[in-house]
Amino acid sequence: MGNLTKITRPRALITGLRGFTGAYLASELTARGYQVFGTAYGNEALGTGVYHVDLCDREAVQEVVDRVQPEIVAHLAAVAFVGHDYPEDIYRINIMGTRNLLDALSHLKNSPKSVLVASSANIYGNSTAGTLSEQEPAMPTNDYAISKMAMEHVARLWMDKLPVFITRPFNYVGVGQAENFLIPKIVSHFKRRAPVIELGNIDVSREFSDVRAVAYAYAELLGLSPRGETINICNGKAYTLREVIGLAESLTGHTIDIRCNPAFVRANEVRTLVGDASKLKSLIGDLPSYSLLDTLAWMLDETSAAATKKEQSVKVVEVFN
Ligand SMILES: C[C@H]1O[C@H](OP(=O)(O)OP(=O)(O)OC[C@H]2O[C@@H](n3cnc4c(=O)[nH]c(N)nc43)[C@H](O)[C@@H]2O)[C@@H](O)[C@@H](O)C1=O
Repeated sequence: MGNLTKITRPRALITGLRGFTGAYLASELTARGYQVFGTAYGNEALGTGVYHVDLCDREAVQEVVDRVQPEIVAHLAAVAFVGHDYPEDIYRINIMGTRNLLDALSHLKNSPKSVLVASSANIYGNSTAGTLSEQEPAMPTNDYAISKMAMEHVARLWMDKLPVFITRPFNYVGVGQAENFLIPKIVSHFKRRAPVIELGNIDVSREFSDVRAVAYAYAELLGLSPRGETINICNGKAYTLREVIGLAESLTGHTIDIRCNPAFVRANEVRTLVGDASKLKSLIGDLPSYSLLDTLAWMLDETSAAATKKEQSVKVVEVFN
């Protein structure tokens, strides 16, 4: 055998790799030739190339960033549930966690080429504009949205040092999302053919992208590195909660009785969220198209769900060998 040249693949760091979106993005980036590393927290399973890190621990964050030396970074780790009971977690993790990460990245000798910071469309709040473009002023109505708004401002402080861009995803769903979110809760009720579902605010509407389309968009944007930009991640088609239930009924042939449980009712509700995807399309073209019916069918189908989970059991690779 002649001399073997070791081929090194570009390294990607995903914070929140074991979260809902992390695994899908890891697959997209692996398919594009990246070695994927990530951070996880709490009870999340570790694995090769996954580091157990509290993003609020500045030194630990610096250590991981120094070890991985990423070329691209997707910052997904966050408290993502709007109804989370502990506001101090929301502010600490979403703001200080982001600050620690960006600060650590800014100390690298070789700066990353692209840094995605995931914010949220929830920051638009109850804007009176119908379809929301990035120009719409933020009107946050809850701690989660305020934390993400503040996080965006923090991220902008690093834009002269790092190629940071901000994404504002509207709601998106898929296999693996926790059951405290609306759609997985509905899906689990239909799977067990529950006669009744207790919901909170019923007169709301949301658009629901498929997590696989969002992961694709993130991977494309990371490749593009639109430094300094803020980009909606959305598809522009809103559904009322009753329409979502109607779709689940049509897919399963099961009907369900909707009841309101005050325990799930949120104060300061964001009533409607539907986004303008023009900027996203102008940057990366069309996303893979999944209708909400497709996504619900995928989530309702246990066989394919199990297969996807297996496929997703992250192809993260070890670099330190
Ligand atoms: C863009 C934004 O998107 C998501 O935030 P969310 O919209 O709060 O998502 P959700 O699935 O918790 O609620 C959807 C809607 O459904 C209403 N709703 C009624 N009854 C129940 C109910 O029983 N459970 C839940 N969870 N919601 C209910 C609830 O009040 C809300 O109006 C996150 O990914 C977030 O990280 C993010 O960034």
